[in-house]
Amino acid sequence: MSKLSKPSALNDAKVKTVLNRLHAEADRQLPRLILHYLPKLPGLFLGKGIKWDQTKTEYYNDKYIPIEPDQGEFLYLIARAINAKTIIEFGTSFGISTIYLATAVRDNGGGIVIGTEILHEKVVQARKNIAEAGLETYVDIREGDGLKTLTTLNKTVDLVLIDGWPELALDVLKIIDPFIRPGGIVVSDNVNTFKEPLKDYVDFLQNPANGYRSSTLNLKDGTEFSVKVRRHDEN
Ligand SMILES: C[S@@+](CC[C@H](N)C(=O)[O-])C[C@H]1O[C@@H](n2cnc3c(N)ncnc32)[C@H](O)[C@@H]1O
Repeated sequence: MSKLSKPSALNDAKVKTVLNRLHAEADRQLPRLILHYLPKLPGLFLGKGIKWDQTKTEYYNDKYIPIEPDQGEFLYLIARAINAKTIIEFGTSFGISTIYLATAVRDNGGGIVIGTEILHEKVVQARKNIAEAGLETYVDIREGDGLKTLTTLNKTVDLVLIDGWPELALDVLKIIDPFIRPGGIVVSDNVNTFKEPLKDYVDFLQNPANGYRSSTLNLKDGTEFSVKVRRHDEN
């Protein structure tokens, strides 16, 4: 059964067809991913999360490791609720999350999803997938390291998805933070899975002194949902 066969907020057959294909391809990689993580699963079951080894990221070069459909629907609906026009995405991979976000931007009347992805092959494929969904007008994928590609932001940001390698999450957020408007939202994937490497990041968002109100939602394996409640330069 296709993942988006249940009623979906994305009222677009073309978009749903592409998403169904991409989610199915990602699901076919699951058995290999489970085998890869098998030795690390006890940590996950004990609530400690999985250790992240940033020297071994080549394993993920052909892996989708996408957000789940429920998270995609959630992102689409949030983006519609706050009328998001500018969305930043750290970690585009093959474009699954980008498609949910770009559909919302289009349905909001236009705007842009600025995605960033460090792997050239993924950027090429993501662009193809996004074009197949008919959404290329609403997407700017910046190829390269998000720590560099996102330094040229010059507009107010409504919504952010943080879904790249965990050890970079806080540095990337700090680049985007000055542009996030009050009422803007940051959604972050995998915060329970990668508890240790994301600790500083989650602590930052959950400390009200930093201008956010934030909570870990039981969506997939922990989705941090953070609302910016004031500008970064106010006390
Ligand atoms: C979990 S995947 C993203 C999945 C995607 N959001 C989706 O739902 O389909 C993380 C991606 O971040 C990319 N990435 C990791 N470090 C990065 C960096 N410094 N700059 C840009 N992309 C990066 C990886 O190559 C990988 O494709």
